[in-house]
Amino acid sequence: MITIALSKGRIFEETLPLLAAAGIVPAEAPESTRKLIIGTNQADVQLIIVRASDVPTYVQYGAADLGVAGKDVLLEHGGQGLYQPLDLEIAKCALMVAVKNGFDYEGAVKQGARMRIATKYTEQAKDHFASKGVHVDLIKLYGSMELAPLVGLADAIVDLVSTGGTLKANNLVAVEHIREISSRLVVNQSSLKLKHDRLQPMLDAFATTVASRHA
Ligand SMILES: Nc1ncnc2c1ncn2[C@@H]1O[C@H](COP(=O)(O)OP(=O)(O)OP(=O)(O)O)[C@@H](O)[C@H]1O
Ligand SMILES: O=P(O)(O)OC[C@H]1O[C@H](OP(=O)(O)OP(=O)(O)O)[C@H](O)[C@@H]1O
Repeated sequence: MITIALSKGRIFEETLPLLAAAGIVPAEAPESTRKLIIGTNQADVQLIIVRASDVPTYVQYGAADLGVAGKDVLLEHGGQGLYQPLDLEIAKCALMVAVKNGFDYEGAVKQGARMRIATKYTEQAKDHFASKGVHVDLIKLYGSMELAPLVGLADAIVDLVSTGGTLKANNLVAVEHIREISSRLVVNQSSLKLKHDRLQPMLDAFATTVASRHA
């Protein structure tokens, strides 16, 4: 059996065409079932539906052979035990620092005062501000980061930005770009060796599809 870990929503939707290119069609959509294990048209391939930030953990421990995870999630996880053979170039966005409109970010950073940063991405935020030599107090959140500067929980947030619509709707502005983010294929290192004959053609089909999008 080959087990593929995916999260509901954009990762599942954007992975569907890649699975199709490898001849894999899910039997059900995760949005229309409470099942967490979903069969496919291939008797020996199943999907498991997990939280986006849990995908690397399932693959690391071999509970899934492969999965799809955002670079943001992989950098927080650390990537131990995972091969990351392919950037799937899906779920594209950017990790940014944002503040309330009118907040003097450059001034706050220059003063060398401690800043309070709210984020789900504490590892990346820590590295980013350490590389700038800025002292920060990190406040870990699990979602709706945009709220934090509005209610005085933090001076700034580190969050994902795509269209910029969420920042705009909450009167926030992006002040620094940390990195571009897209989702990667992650593969359990033992699976790649033990199930090579079944996995390699799948990986090749994914790679060919991604490359064909540049043509
Ligand atoms: N607005 C966006 N546009 C494009 N890609 C995004 C956007 N937001 C997040 N992503 C990417 O998609 C991945 C999955 O996001 P999703 O919203 O499904 O999960 P999540 O809610 O961030 O995670 P969890 O459920 O573990 O808290 C993220 O890890 C990121 O790489
Ligand atoms: O720039 P935008 O296009 O507005 O996208 C940015 C938003 O997208 C992500 O949230 P998401 O939609 O995944 O919601 P969730 O994290 O609460 O699931 C991110 O955390 C931002 O809030």
